[in-house]
Amino acid sequence: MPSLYEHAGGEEGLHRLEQLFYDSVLRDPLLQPLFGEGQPQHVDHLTMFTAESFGGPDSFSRELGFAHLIAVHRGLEITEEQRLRFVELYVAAFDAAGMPGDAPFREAVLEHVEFGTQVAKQNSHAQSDDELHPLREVPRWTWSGDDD
Ligand code: HEM
Repeated sequence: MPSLYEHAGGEEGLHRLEQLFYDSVLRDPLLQPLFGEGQPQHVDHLTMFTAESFGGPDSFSRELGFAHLIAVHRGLEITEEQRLRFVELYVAAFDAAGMPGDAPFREAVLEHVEFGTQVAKQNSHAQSDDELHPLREVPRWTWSGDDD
């Protein structure tokens, strides 16, 4: 069975997905204020993160590092409403990008973004390092396909 990375269409598939997702975030009245006019590197960085977490190349950890990811979310004070909208738009982007619709893949993707948004939300409210989520590296996500 392929990794999540391969199943999602590798680098090309994930970049297409993240571009559609980021475009929808910047159009969203609840999320856009957090992102402003957008960052030119955001889609590339999000693609690198997702690729690594899905079992692809580890360029996010090598070139950016997890500490950078913690730093960019600190102070954002993400609300639960914003977190849920982020999840909703992310799932919608999988449909828009024509990603595979099989249940094991979609379940893994949903768990991944649920977890990731909880981590980002907690870190966005941390007043001290003690209040950060304990995660310190890009999680390597597995799915039922890895067992076959
Ligand atoms: C699965 C969860 C998440 C992941 C993997 C993720 C990943 C990232 C990445 C890779 C960046 C780019 C950092 C850079 O500039 O190098 C970033 C920035 C940012 N994220 Fe997240 N994030 C997540 C959740 C969230 C949530 C829930 C929000 C708000 C609702 C959020 C808001 C932002 C903002 C405002 C920035 C900085 C501006 C920008 O780069 O456009 N993130 N995030």
